[in-house]
Amino acid sequence: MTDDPQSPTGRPVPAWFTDAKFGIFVHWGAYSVPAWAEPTGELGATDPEVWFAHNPYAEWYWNTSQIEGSPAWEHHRAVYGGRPYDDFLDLWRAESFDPGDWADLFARAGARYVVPTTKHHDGIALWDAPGTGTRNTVHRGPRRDLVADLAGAVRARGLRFGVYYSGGLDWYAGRRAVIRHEDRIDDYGRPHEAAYAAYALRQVRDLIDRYRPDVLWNDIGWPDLGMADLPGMFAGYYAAVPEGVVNDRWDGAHADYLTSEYQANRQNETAAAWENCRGVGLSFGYNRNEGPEDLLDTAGAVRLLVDVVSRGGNLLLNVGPKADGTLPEEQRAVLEGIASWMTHHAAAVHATRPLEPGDAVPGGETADGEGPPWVRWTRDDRHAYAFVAGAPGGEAVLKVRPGLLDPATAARLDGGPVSAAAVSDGVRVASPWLDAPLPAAVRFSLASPG
Ligand SMILES: C[C@@H]1N[C@H](CNC(=O)c2cc3ccccc3o2)[C@@H](O)[C@H](O)[C@@H]1O
Repeated sequence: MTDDPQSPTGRPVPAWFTDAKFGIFVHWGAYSVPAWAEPTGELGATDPEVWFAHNPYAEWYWNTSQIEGSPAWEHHRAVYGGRPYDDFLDLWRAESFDPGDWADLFARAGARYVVPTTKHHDGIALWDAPGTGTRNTVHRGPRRDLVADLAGAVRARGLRFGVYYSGGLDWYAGRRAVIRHEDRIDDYGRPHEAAYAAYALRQVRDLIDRYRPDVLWNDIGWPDLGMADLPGMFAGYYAAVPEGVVNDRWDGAHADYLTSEYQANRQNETAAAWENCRGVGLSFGYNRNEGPEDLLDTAGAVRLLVDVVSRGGNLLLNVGPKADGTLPEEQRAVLEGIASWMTHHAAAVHATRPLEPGDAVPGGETADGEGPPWVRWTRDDRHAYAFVAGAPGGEAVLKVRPGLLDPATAARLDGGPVSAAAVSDGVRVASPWLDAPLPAAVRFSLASPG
C-alpha cells in the first residue's frame, strides 16, 4: 500500500490494517451451548419489528429466550426447563479446543488478523477479567484463558490479534432489561451508570495490559458516564500498541476506521478505511438451526471478500465455534475453500488498492452484450487484477480506460490459459473457466506503473 488512508480522526491508519484485507471474527461463549436461534435473515435486511423476538444471532440467546412466547422462549423451556442462563457457562467444556488448528486454518485462508469475543453481551469473560470473580472461563466451564490461548497461537503464525469487547451491553454487570425492540436499546437496554463505566474501563485496560491487542473492537457503544475516560484510555492504548487500530463503535468518541455489519450501515463503506463484518451464516455465535441455504458457500465468500477489497475495505468474516471447541464442518469447509483459492490469488488481494475512479466500470460486458459477468478489480503499483466470474462462454469485455493496461501481458493467476485483446471500450478476455461461480483473476501489467 503506497498511501495510508487517513482515518476519520486524522490519525494515519497503520498500513498493516489496510493491507490485511481479511480478518477472522470468532464469537464463542456460553451461548455456544444452546447454539439456538431462528435463521430469519441478515441485519439490515430483516424487519426490525421482528428482529428481537426472532433474533438470528444465536449469541443473543439470553435475551431472545426471555421474550415471552418467542420460539427461543419455547425452546428454552422445552429443552432446558427454563434453567438459569449461567448453567451454560458450566456446561461449556471446550474439551476439543485446539487453538493451533484454528490458527493454521485462518492463516491458510489468507486472514491477516483474528478478533475473538473476550466479553459479549452476556458479560461472561473469556479471560480472568477484573471484577468478574469466578464468572469467567478461567474459573468455570473451559477453565482456560481462552483469550491468551488464541492470542499465542495466532501470533505464532504471524497473524495480528485483536479483541472484541461488548462495552455497550452487559446483561450481568449492567442492565438486565430484556430488549424487545431496537428503539428500546438505548434508553433501558444499555447501562450508563458510573459503576458499570468503571467496570468496563478496568476490563478494557486489563485486555490492553495483558494482550497488547492489535485491534480494539468495541461493540454497541460505551456508557455515557464513561465517555470522559476514553481519550486517556485510547492514549494509553496507542502508547502500548503504536500500530493498534480502534473501530468506530464507541458512540463517536474515536475511530481509526468505520464498520458495517451484514447489510447494515453500508454507508460507512465509503470511508478511507472500513471493515464489513458478518458470519459465514446469519449468526455470529454457532446456530445449530442454520442449513446450507443460510450459509455462504466458498464462491459467495470469495466474491464478498473480493468485492469488499475492490472497494477499499476489509472483510472480517466470523466463525462460530461449537461449545466443544471444534469449528462447525460447514463453516470450516468455507475457510478451506478460501484457503485453496488463496494459494493462487493472495497477491491480487493483500496490500492492493482499488483502481482509480474512472479506470474501470464495475461489471464487464460479455462479447455479445448479454448480461454482465461478475467483474471486480484491484491493483498494486505494477499490475491490475481483474476478477471474473459467471462470464457466459468464458468470454467478457472488461470495460477499462484505454491505455490503462497492456492486454498482451494478460495472465491468469491460477495458470490457466487466457487470451486478451484491446477493443474500443476495454479489453476482451477469453478463458475456459471464466464462466465458473468462483472468481478467477487475470493479471495485467499497467501501461504506466505507479
Ligand atoms: C458483531 C455483532 N455486533 C452486534 C451489534 N451490532 C451493533 O451494535 C452495530 C452494528 C453496526 C453497524 C455499523 C455501525 C455500527 C454498528 O453497531 C452484536 O449484537 C452481535 O451479537 C455481534 O456481536
